Amino acid sequence: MSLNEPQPLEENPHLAAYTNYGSTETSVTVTSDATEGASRKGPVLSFHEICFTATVKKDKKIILDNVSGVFDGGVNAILGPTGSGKSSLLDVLAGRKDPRHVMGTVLLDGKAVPSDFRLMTGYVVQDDVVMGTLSIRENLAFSAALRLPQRLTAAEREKHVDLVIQELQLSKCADTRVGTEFTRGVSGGERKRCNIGMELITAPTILFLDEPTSGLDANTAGHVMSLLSSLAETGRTIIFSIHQPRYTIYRLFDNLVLLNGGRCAYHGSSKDAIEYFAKCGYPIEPYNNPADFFLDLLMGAEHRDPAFGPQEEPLTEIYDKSDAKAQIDGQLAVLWDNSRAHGLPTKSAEVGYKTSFGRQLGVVSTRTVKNLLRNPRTSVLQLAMMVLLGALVGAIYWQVNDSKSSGLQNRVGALFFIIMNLIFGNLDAVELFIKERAIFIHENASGYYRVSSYFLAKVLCDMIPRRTIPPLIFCAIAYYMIGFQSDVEKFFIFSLTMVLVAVAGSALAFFFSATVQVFAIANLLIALCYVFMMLFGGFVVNVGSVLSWLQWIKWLSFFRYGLNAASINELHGKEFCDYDVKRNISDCLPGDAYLTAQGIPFGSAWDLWQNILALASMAVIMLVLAYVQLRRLKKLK
Ligand SMILES: Nc1ncnc2c1ncn2[C@@H]1O[C@H](COP(=O)(O)OP(=O)(O)OP(=O)(O)O)[C@@H](O)[C@H]1O
Repeated sequence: MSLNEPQPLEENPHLAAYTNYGSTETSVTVTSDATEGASRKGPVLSFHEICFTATVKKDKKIILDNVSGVFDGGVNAILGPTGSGKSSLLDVLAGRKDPRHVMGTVLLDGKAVPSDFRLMTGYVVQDDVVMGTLSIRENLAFSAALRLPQRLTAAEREKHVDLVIQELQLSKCADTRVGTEFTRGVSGGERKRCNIGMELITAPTILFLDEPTSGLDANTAGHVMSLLSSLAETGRTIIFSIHQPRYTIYRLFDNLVLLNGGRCAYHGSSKDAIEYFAKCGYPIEPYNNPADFFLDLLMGAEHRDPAFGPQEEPLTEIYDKSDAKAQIDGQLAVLWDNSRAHGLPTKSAEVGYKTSFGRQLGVVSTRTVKNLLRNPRTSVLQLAMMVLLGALVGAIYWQVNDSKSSGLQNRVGALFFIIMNLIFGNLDAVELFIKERAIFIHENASGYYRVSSYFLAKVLCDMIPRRTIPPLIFCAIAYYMIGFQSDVEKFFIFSLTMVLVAVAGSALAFFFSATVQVFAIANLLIALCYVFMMLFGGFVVNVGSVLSWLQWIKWLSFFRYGLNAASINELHGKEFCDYDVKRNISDCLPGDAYLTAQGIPFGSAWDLWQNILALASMAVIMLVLAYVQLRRLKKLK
């Protein structure tokens, strides 16, 4: 196996693609890199004594045990039975594992990897992380808009996208939507190539792929692998984990790491592997697929050649003493010495995000709005439900009268019912961050955008069309059908209160959405919170009569603040009277008496506005907490 001479980072022609990205020649550099770089070899990635542990029930489990090797330009495969540590090794090399659990060193061209290595390389995850409502071109344009330097013009970015489409042979389906669970889109192979394209946009010279053929039929898997092989010929180092490739795929491999139980059982040229195992006493029988043979061997299913006597040592230990290992160790030593000469472990300067907060906010918002418009079922249904409920509550409480016997009760009942609808009607806000969690984690870890821009884009694009406008329509319908006080100022205060109730309820749902991974659990927790808030809202039970040590819950109740503000707005200064015709007298109950009985202060304007302020503050606090939770999400595995 030939090994490129290690070069300083800044002199390495492959990495010029990263460092020159912002220059005026960028597109030229990338174009030539992608299409004319057939004579180039990708950078060398070496890994030295890698150990990776995970904590399982307080015990440390060793997942990778002292694995070393060298991957250079070409197709590098990590092969092994299930659970052997393939994905773990790939993640360690790609800088996607929590460094606290990793020991050992990874070097790039014989130098410490830059601190932003993760953002400079491409990483294609096993599951789909493209947006199903967008076309392939739109998905690639999203990646280009966020991951290419901001100073590139729209035309230059488009050129990048076109190049990637051509390179991945996606021209025919470039304008077809990828497809969601509801709508059929492009084929599995095209979808996988779109995922690869999202990473190729930045012209990375190292591309990591976790099981790129999983879920694809044999033919499509073959196409994807030939594509990777041709990418390797244009000066890229392709590294991937793979489970059980067929022969047509195996023969594309240049370099192989065979893992078993977290240890290396072979590392070297894939062409030499058959001979290596034959020398160890395991000749492959004619017509067998080498990949199947190696896996059977690692699982202990292959029979040893009797001429070599019984097997005494595991394959991993045989490899440790082999010439193949000695050869790799020699290469590793050169790279290690080189890194020492350059002063290990100095890190290169941070690369950081390629685009500003504003650009990220705009691009993510545009995608979110497109998503909403192209998948309008939920938003249209929500709007229809709000109109229907508004009409229903209006019909039930139709033109309430001012009598003592029903006027007061109906008004308070209607207010409670409206608040309940607005809070429970926004329960679906809980899916905001759960639904796209995998995409968010991948995109954030790959340097597409800051957490803050994603959060703000999602919240704004959800809050305005879904949590503000439908409640306003609901309020307008219900207010006039019920016949609340016909006064513009009172209608304004009522609407403001109700919109804030809906926003605060949604903000709490966003918090759970950012905190809990499982939709059903998040749903349960949020429903529990809403029920408690409802109990302490002041309608179901007189809060003053509740056990004193439980009364603090009232301070957390959106229901209470909403109901207090709306009750003061509607009842303060109003009288509810029953007229006794026989005795010609009126029996009246002032609205203020009800407010006093409920312990709702109403004497000054502040008594009303403090409730509105409390609702707004709680919404802001919940949003801040949701943002903190999103930041705390584990981006590394
Ligand atoms: N964070 C973790 N916590 C606990 N166990 C882990 C963790 N990461 C990996 N493992 C365990 O380590 C072993 C190797 O996992 P890994 O995903 O790397 O294997 P793999 O070879 O890629 O398997 P597969 O082909 O099934 O995807 C498995 O037994 C897995 O359960």
